Amino acid sequence: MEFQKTPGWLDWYANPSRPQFKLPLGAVDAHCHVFGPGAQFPYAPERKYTPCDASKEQLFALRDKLGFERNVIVQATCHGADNSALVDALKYSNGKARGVVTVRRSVSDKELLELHEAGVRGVRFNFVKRLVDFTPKEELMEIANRIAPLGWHVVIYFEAVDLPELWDFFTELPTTVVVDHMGRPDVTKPVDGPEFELFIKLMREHSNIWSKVSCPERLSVSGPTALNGEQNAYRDVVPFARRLVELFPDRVLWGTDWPHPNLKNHMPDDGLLVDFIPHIAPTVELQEKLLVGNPMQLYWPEEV
Ligand SMILES: O=C(O)/C=C(\C=C(/O)C(=O)O)C(=O)O
Repeated sequence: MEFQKTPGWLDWYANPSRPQFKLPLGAVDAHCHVFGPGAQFPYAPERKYTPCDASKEQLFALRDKLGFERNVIVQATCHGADNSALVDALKYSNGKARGVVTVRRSVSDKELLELHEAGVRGVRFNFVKRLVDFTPKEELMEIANRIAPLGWHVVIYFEAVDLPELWDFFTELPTTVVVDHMGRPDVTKPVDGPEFELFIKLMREHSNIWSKVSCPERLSVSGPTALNGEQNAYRDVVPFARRLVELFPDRVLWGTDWPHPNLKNHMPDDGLLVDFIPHIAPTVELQEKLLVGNPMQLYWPEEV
């Protein structure tokens, strides 16, 4: 079956630069995707966008070029609850990738066990309205209660404005909870303003809640251009990410978000994204936790 990419959506950056920042040994890209290829792994009929194909081979070539050792592959909404492309990539990775899947309440215990054996360690609940239709909270809580005994966690993706309404559900989840992209703060608002303070409160009051400090390219208004020689691309996102890294150094993760779905105006150079890291994690110790210790604890605890 032929799939046409959503018109206007950019392809991933064809030839990313080698980062100037040298990643620590064992670094983990804790948020990335594989898409299709559509001919082998068709996209979901209910999807809200159609991406360009982005294969496991291309993902792992990027891993090696940037200097990562491992990946956490996260199911994207364009594949719905068909995790076969993700599982195929996990099996191909020789244990160097873990997965976070999307499942429905109809998933069987046998299927969950098979996913676990393939390297899956979490489920993803997406609340971004442009990406998914509404799923009843009781269905999601039922899924969370079913995956908790496997030692899995729940990854959540939401808009900052929706946090108040989702607060009770998030704080009742029975597992570790990992927030994608800092809960998508509006970086034109003050980093110590009420909106981001609410997110800080969520993490401060709930030690089972972690955050990815990723996706400056999705959140930034200032964009990738360094200013006056400053190397600080996406400088308006730095205060938000750095605050989380410094306040919660043991509960933060970082990922490229390759192949960066749904970007229309600007496609980041993945090498530049890696060079963003020292601006938000300014010490070797913080970088080690962010890129190695924390993701290893969550995804490869048996090796820690
Ligand atoms: O890839 C991301 O993490 C961000 C996006 C897409 C998805 O998460 C998805 O389709 O599952 C987005 O903001 O459009």
